Amino acid sequence: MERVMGGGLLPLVLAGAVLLLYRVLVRLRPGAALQDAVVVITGSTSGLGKECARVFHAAGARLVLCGRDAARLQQVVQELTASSAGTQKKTYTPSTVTFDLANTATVDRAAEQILNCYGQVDVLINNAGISYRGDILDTHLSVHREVMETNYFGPVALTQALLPSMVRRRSGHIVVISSIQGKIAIPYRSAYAASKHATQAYFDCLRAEMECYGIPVTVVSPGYIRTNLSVNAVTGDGSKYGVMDKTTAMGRDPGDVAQAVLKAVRQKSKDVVLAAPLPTLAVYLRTLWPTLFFKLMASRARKERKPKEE
Ligand SMILES: NC(=O)C1=CN([C@@H]2O[C@H](COP(=O)(O)OP(=O)(O)OC[C@H]3O[C@@H](n4cnc5c(N)ncnc54)[C@H](OP(=O)(O)O)[C@@H]3O)[C@@H](O)[C@H]2O)C=CC1
Ligand SMILES: CCCCCCCCCCCCCCCC(=O)OCC(=O)COP(=O)(O)O
Repeated sequence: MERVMGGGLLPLVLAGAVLLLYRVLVRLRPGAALQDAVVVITGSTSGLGKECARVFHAAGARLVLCGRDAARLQQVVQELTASSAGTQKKTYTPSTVTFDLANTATVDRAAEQILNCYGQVDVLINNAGISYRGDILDTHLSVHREVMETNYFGPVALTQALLPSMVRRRSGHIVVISSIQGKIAIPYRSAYAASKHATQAYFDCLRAEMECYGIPVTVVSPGYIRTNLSVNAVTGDGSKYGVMDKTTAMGRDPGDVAQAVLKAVRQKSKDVVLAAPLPTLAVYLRTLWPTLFFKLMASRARKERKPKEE
């Protein structure tokens, strides 16, 4: 035993202790201050985006809320303003910018409007997104394009429009809400998983390229969250899915996930997985034992296959 400790085990134990200490220190380091920070949130009319608006507003950020529906954005502004009435903390009435992320031609104009709100952006949270349900054999190419426009090209266009001002100031922070499906692909989610894999890759490249300017990039990959994502999902023929899936209904509370996003922003985390143990393990399985992962996904596809109408 002594020989083992002296020879091979001791360096391993020491390495483990150093790693543990590093993780504890990372957790304990003071986070970035968000009081007065200009935080832009896309998709802030519902679900996770609305909850992010709540927690960043409560943290004293100057918000620019983005969405497609001006009236619903104003509703969120009113709710936030009412929620902070009488509190000690200095909070700001959020600004709003209305645009459709899937129409990338309008994104440059929207970015100008965003910059005009406070003259700078400190944190951009690319949250807006849509999901998809469908069999590849029955899915129109236009549906793949629609999901890619919203989940990938929209955030890329907005990020690229806002980056030059961050680079000039050598300051800013880019966040994207991806999904665990940006790391593993599951059957009947082709368009969604593809858009989130593309998102992961683009923002990983961006992180590397922005390091020299001191601009952190955070990719957040949640598992199921209790929002209207499945209800709003698009199907293979372009119609709305319209069903609250059990997995979504039993998902994590969006307020808790928003708190985790706030923490990731404060700590300038690079890549955060916010999923249950099984999907998190599946990410490792995909890398370490892909043949088993592919077998499990094929079996899942067989079980979930819808019988064809003759
Ligand atoms: N819920 C979940 O299980 C999970 C969600 N995510 C991700 O979280 C993010 C937020 O989704 P979630 O809150 O769950 O779902 P919701 O459907 O509740 O919210 C989606 C938001 O995105 C907005 N949006 C959709 N399309 C566009 C568009 N073309 N232009 C502008 N805004 C648009 C919606 O606006 P409008 O109200 O106008 O439709 C809405 O505000 C998404 O990126 C999603 O992929 C990741 C993992 C799990
Ligand atoms: C070492 C043992 C590992 C065992 C792994 C077993 C394989 C388990 C597969 C798990 C698949 C989980 C899928 C999770 C999907 C998810 O949480 O997606 C989040 C979303 O983005 C939700 O979008 P959706 O539209 O699909 O509701």
